Amino acid sequence: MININNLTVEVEGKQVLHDVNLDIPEGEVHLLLGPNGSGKTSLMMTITGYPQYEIVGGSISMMGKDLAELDITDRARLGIGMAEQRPPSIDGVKLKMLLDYLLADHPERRNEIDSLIKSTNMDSFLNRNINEGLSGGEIKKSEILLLISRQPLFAMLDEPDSGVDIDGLELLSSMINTLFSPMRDIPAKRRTGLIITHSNRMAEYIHVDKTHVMLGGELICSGNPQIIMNKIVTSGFGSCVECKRHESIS
Ligand SMILES: Nc1ncnc2c1ncn2[C@@H]1O[C@H](COP(=O)(O)OP(=O)(O)OP(=O)(O)O)[C@@H](O)[C@H]1O
Repeated sequence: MININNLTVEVEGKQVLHDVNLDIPEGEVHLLLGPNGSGKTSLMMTITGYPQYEIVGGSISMMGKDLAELDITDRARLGIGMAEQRPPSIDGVKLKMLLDYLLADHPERRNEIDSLIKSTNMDSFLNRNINEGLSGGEIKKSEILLLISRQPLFAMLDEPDSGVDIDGLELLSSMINTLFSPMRDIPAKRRTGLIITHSNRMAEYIHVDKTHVMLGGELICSGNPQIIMNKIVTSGFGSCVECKRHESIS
């Protein structure tokens, strides 16, 4: 579904990604870990198509289509969706307006979205400006609700668990599982996705196929989610550097 080859990216003249290679097959959900400032958000912003993230080497393709040929709007039309870490509030744009817009061509999704709004206690947000005055956890719920309404083929979540309390995490995880559950039109397939997180709690609630670790703008490790997370929890990201060195020696 997503193929990233030798990707190098600059923002404001600074190289933030170096020679990144990453494949996410259709129907798989991958986690992206890494210390603060390592380039995780930059990777998602580049895939989404924010123009300040300039591809200076390599390529990204989705379903065989080179994303360099598409601007941010065309990438959204192709099926790329992202729940941002800190989405902006938009004066005059209500959550209800966005949902109505997204569901206009998909009336069959309306019942599911209405019951999700009720079960997640989001009724009171509907007539407020998007993200304005919402708590950290409420913003995350609103972002994921919009993604579920849109149903992108490839969904990226940037730290969906940050600022979410323990009870809220269970609710949010059930929303994320709804997002990635088998697709209505192709029931055998899960939605494809990439999730940035700093905690091991996500993988407890959501089935993850593979984990990647980013350090200094490079993807330095990929593999079994549980093994990688255990290693980081016990020995920190330094263990990933050691692991990479060892692998390149052997
Ligand atoms: N628009 C920008 N202008 C200047 N520097 C930027 C910009 N976007 C990202 N950077 C820099 O790129 C580096 C990587 O940032 P990025 O947000 O991708 O890291 P991250 O791994 O997502 O961090 P965190 O875990 O803290 O969210 C940082 O040094 C950041 O300051």
